[in-house]
Amino acid sequence: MANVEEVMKIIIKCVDFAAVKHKDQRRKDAEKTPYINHPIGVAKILTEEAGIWDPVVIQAAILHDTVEDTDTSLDEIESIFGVEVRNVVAEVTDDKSLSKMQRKELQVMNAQSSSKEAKLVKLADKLYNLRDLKRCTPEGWDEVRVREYFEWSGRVVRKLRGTNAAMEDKLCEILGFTILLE
Ligand SMILES: Nc1nc2c(ncn2[C@@H]2O[C@H](COP(=O)(O)OP(=O)(O)O)[C@@H](OP(=O)(O)OP(=O)(O)O)[C@H]2O)c(=O)[nH]1
Repeated sequence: MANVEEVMKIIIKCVDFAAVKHKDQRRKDAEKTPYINHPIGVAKILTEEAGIWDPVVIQAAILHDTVEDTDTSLDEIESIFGVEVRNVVAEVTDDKSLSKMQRKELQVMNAQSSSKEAKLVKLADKLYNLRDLKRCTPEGWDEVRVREYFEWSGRVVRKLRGTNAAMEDKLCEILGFTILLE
């Protein structure tokens, strides 16, 4: 991608697209935070904390839940944002026709062989969600569900090691383990 203007334009287009797609969705916290805060926050972790400036990664982060959680198709993503963004979004999209257990296991199984771009989005997504879980417990979640989310995230994050030290260090701190020693 050539210049600042083009990058700015496509990133704003992405935020606008995701905001429209997620407009009726809320997070599961008691405050019912607008869902769009999550993909924007994931992109912010990548730029501010992980030092990632690849426009494809940032676009995929902003769009990462549009196919999984809204009526967006991968073809729609490709037609507007290109095939590279489509491919990363596809990699981070769970198949909602599968059971929750199958989806969770597939994330663990597929993490290591993902592209570098998808690994970056996955790390930032987990970091955001784990911080959110520490901030407040989603409505209807008990202690067991929170603990299981932490344990499962740990299994995914271990498979993503060697991708980005800054995010991995912060994830280790939250998860309470040292990735390199395990
Ligand atoms: N911590 C937290 N999570 C919330 C909140 N609101 C929505 N979520 C979403 O809930 C998902 C985690 O809940 P689970 O019970 O594990 O999964 P499920 O939604 O598929 O049933 C994450 O989805 P995901 O983006 O698909 O990520 P992933 O965990 O499947 O990778 C997360 O983004 C909230 O207030 N706090």
